[in-house]
Amino acid sequence: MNETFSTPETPASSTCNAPESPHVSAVIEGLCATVTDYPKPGIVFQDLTPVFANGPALKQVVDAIVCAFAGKFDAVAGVEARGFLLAAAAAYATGTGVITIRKAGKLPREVLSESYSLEYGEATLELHQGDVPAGTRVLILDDVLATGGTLGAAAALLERTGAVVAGVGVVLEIDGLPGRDNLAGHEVLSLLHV
Ligand SMILES: O=P(O)(O)OC[C@H]1O[C@H](OP(=O)(O)OP(=O)(O)O)[C@H](O)[C@@H]1O
Ligand SMILES: Nc1ncnc2[nH]cnc12
Repeated sequence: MNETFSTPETPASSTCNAPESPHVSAVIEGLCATVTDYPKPGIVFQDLTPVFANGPALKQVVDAIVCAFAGKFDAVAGVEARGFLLAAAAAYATGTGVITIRKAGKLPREVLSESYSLEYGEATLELHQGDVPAGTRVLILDDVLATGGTLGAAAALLERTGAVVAGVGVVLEIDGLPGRDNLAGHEVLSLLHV
């Protein structure tokens, strides 16, 4: 296996076993800002930027996700743009690297592409071809799971490279949408359901 993705250091078990006080879901709920009719009428936008801006909250969120998947991944993938924040923090915390999954047209070398629909539009995600060694166990991170279009496309891209999707971690999941259906067969962790 490529050295880039070898031997992750998962957090110390003492960190993983630490009691959460207050519970991470309550921390997220207390900081998340809800904006109605953004970016389109009818959408209730879950703005997690206050969670990212709060040091203890960000640490608690990242620790909760990496502890849940401890020992199960060799690399972390972040989905542009908000997923990058979580992926970089999780990779740093565990000594792994970040796989960059970007919106169309942003990666300079040969790419694999997947188009998808999300709650308020359509988009295409891309991944550099040949950068992820076959068999690499990848934990995919993003802030929000809504319809699952985005994370489903990210998982499909990684699988097309021969990577194994070790799991999907999000800060917040919107219930009543088909997010889980689009991620069937994958372990999904959501720290807060709304
Ligand atoms: O489950 P879905 O319906 O696919 O929606 C979830 C996606 O939507 C948001 O990203 P967005 O495309 O708005 O991009 P951004 O992070 O660049 O704002 C969010 O960060 C997820 O990636
Ligand atoms: N309602 C929502 N809030 C924040 N991000 C989203 N991505 C897709 N739907 C979303």
